[in-house]
Amino acid sequence: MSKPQTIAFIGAGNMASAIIGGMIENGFKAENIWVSAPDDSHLQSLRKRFGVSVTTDNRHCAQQADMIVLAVKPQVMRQVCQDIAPVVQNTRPLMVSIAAGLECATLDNWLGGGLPVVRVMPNTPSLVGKGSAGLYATDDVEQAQRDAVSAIFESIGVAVWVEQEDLLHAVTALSGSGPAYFFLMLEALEDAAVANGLEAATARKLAIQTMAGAAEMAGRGPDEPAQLKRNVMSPGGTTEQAIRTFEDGGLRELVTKASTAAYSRSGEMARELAKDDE
Ligand SMILES: NC(=O)C1=CN([C@@H]2O[C@H](COP(=O)(O)OP(=O)(O)OC[C@H]3O[C@@H](n4cnc5c(N)ncnc54)[C@H](O)[C@@H]3O)[C@@H](O)[C@H]2O)C=CC1
Ligand SMILES: O=C(O)[C@@H]1CCC=N1
Repeated sequence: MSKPQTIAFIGAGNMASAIIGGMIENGFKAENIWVSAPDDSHLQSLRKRFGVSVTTDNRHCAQQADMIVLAVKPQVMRQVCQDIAPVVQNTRPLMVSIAAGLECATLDNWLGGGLPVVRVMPNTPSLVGKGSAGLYATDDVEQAQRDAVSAIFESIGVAVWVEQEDLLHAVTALSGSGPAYFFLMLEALEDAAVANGLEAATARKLAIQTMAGAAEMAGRGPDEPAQLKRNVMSPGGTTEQAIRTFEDGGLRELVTKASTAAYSRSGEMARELAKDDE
């Protein structure tokens, strides 16, 4: 693949914007990126922000591409795939789906069969170059195509390949949905600090920096999170009280329950969408 690849995004919502924004910030050329969606306001906003080419015609968008990123909601994916199937059966690009739950076999069937398919579970911090993505490729995907997908998702964060498709449910429950868990924590910490008398803006600034600082320390290692936590807990001090309150209140069990709910929903979506395929 010596010439720069043309990448087409079908769908122009939160995730497509996050990935495209991250790509442009990290050196991908806008002239090699096409985007389609029925919603012209989404398209115009992407065109203005990033300079990418846009169209409301999915087939026209698909026609341009060596790689097509399917970035629509799982529920509209069937219609989108069946619409572009005649084009992609002719041009045979690499198909990349970021939809939660939707399995490669189902997608491939909707696309007419026999195409190389990669599934990616990204997340919204891709927009700021701090994304986390789990990736899975079918046997039809060549190494150069895997490398091309890795290049995109590594340019906007961390990209990890899994060898079994089912593991993407676990990735979804961890990093796909995960940003929302941390935003919830941020909201709760800010509210608590305001109740303790801080200005909201001050509380938010401190809470965000605390979260970012803790993540940076955990990422750099070598200490385990448990040790890093102990380092903050002076015997008889304040942190001990807070951590005991979290543990006694069942925070770990609640986190397991919440993650399992996301994991189960991902599997359920895969089964529902596969049934839709019958
Ligand atoms: N939002 C997130 O944090 C994550 C989302 N995902 C997956 O990404 C996919 C997109 O999600 P979001 O970006 O959040 O959704 P969104 O609702 O923000 O964007 C969906 C986009 O699809 C477009 N669209 C609707 N019907 C279409 C059609 N027939 N043809 C072309 N485009 C069409 C809409 O105009 C919109 O631009 C979903 O499959 C979701 O499972 C994956 C990981 C994280
Ligand atoms: O909530 C969802 O279904 C999507 C997948 C992961 C994040 N958002």
